[in-house]
Amino acid sequence: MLKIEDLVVEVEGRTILNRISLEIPEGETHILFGPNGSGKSTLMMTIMGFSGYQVKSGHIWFKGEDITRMPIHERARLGIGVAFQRPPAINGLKTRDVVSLCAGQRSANVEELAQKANFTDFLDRDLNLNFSGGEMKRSEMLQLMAQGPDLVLLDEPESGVDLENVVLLGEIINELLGRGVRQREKESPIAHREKKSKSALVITHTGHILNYITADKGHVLYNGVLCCARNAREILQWIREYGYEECFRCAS
Ligand SMILES: Nc1ncnc2c1ncn2[C@@H]1O[C@H](COP(=O)(O)OP(=O)(O)OP(=O)(O)O)[C@@H](O)[C@H]1O
Repeated sequence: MLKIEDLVVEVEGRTILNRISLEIPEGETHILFGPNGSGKSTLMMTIMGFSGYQVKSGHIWFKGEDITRMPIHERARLGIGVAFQRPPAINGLKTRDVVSLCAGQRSANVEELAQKANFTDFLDRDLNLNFSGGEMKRSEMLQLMAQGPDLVLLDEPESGVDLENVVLLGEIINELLGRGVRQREKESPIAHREKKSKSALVITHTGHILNYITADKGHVLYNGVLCCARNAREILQWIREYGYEECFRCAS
């Protein structure tokens, strides 16, 4: 689904990502760990194609297509979606209208989706304006549900979310990835088996989200270099016990 080869990225003339190679097969969820400032958000922003993230060398492939120089809206149309760590507030733009825009040509029932995200009361408010941390995250999820991407990039989805809402968030993510309980109930067993799950790359600091989603693999990004790839829970345990520096030392 996603293949990154030898990617070097600069932001404002400074190399932030150095020779990143990463592959996320169809239907797999990968977790990205790393200390503050190691380049995790930069990697997501580069995959999505935001300006200011200059690819100096290397390639990003998505569904077999080289998207390294592709504009952001074409990447979204091709099936990549992102939930920001700190999404912007937009005065005068209603959440309902943004959710409809995210749906594009897909037929999406905004009210129905909002109910699933427990977000109906927010549809007529300006996007993210004075939303609490947890409300912003649900707003991001609702937009992704409307878009229905095949590759979901989630930047710290659980940060600022209370213990009850993190359960709902986990359910929403699973539904987005086609792994939800509700999803399974809706479909016949044959249809469910035949349907391919979506892929995801999830940044987490605390690892709480791992209690609600199934991770296929974890990666550690340290100083712009991917230094370890193995079971996500094992990585989390290592980081908790020994810290990132030791994790990097062991891997190298
Ligand atoms: N637009 C930008 N302009 C200048 N520097 C930037 C920009 N975006 C990122 N950086 C720098 O790149 C480095 C990596 O930032 P990034 O946000 O990718 O880290 P991160 O691993 O996501 O950190 P955190 O865990 O704190 O969110 C940081 O030193 C940051 O200051």
